[in-house]
Amino acid sequence: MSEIKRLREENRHLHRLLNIMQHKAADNEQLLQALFNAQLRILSCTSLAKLVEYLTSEFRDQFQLCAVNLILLDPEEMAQECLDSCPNYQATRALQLLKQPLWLPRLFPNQALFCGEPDGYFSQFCFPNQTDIASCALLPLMREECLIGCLALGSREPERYTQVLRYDYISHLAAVVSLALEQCISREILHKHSNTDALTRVLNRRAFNTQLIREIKRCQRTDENLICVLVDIDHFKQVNDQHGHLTGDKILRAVARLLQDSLRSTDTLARFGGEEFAILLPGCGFEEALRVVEGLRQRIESEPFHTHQNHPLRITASFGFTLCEARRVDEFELSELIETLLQNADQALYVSKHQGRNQTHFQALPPRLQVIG
Ligand SMILES: Nc1nc2c(ncn2[C@@H]2O[C@H](COP(=O)(O)OP(=O)(O)OP(=O)(O)O)[C@@H](O)[C@H]2O)c(=O)[nH]1
Repeated sequence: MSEIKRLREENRHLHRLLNIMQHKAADNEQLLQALFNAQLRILSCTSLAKLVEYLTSEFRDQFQLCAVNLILLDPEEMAQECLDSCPNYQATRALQLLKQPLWLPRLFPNQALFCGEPDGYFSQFCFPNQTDIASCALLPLMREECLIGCLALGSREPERYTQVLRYDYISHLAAVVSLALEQCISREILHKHSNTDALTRVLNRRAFNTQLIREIKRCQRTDENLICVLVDIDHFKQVNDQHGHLTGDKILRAVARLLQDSLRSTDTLARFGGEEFAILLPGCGFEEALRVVEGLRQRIESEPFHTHQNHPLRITASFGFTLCEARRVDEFELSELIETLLQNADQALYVSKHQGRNQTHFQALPPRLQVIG
């Protein structure tokens, strides 16, 4: 072969190599761009449920993986609490919450990610019941140098993750996922705790006020009535005095649970003050409200409550309610309507207390003076 022919051949070969490398560079750029966009999506998730859903399905499909599983250390059950309070969250096998670290620290002895063929022992935890994983990347999720979990990426392609390549971009992904997890969990827990009564776990008065405004606006929009109820446990001071505060607290929790269990998911229950609860029943007329409220009163009256020492205890409660008719909402300023509703329910409750307790009374909103002519 002449020298020129050999050089031409070598030139063609180099061109082919250059072509392949250009394609690879273009693919890598696309992958990095997609990962960059995915990281922005991850950081913009506003709840743990949304983050889990995104990672374990949309992200998995977008990066042509056959599994994206998330294992989280959740010793204080904060992640569980976030998921439990999300009504649309569908439990998935792709998320595991561990109360104790168990096998997790052994998976990351140097806190470094693992890439390659899945190990049989760890596979059973990272990819339970998934036998088609040919290669995987197991990413340690870290916050403040503590291991908080693992993101397991599984592929059917044996070459997708190998021990010889470096995967700086997925280490970066792990850092972003860890940050997003921490943000979502702390934001949700903070929001929940600032709206929840610590003793009874129902909404607190602050959250009730927000919900009352929401319901009045909804009442105006949907042309449906709104019922506002106040409930006060009878002779509660005696319960505390005779059986102690632990019993008092136990009764408050039990009454809250009983009320919550008896209401529809669209109703609102809140602890309004010491031994007083407030309820909103949207879309209810007078007759239906009276039936519901009387039902609650009778349930409390017939419930077998127990003291802290487990002695049976009879508890009753007094009820007062008022009706906010949709057609009358516009007669009031919002703050005036809120005040009037609560005052009316309170006056009805006062009548129940002063006529002997363990009863229900109603007070309608006052008529408004009409300007004629
Ligand atoms: N155990 C416990 N007691 C509470 C709590 N909050 C308020 N209380 C008590 O609830 C009692 C309310 O007493 P009162 O307002 O006199 O009312 P009552 O004894 O229920 O009487 P009537 O409402 O008139 O039937 C007080 O003794 C408070 O100390 C709480 O979180 N836990």
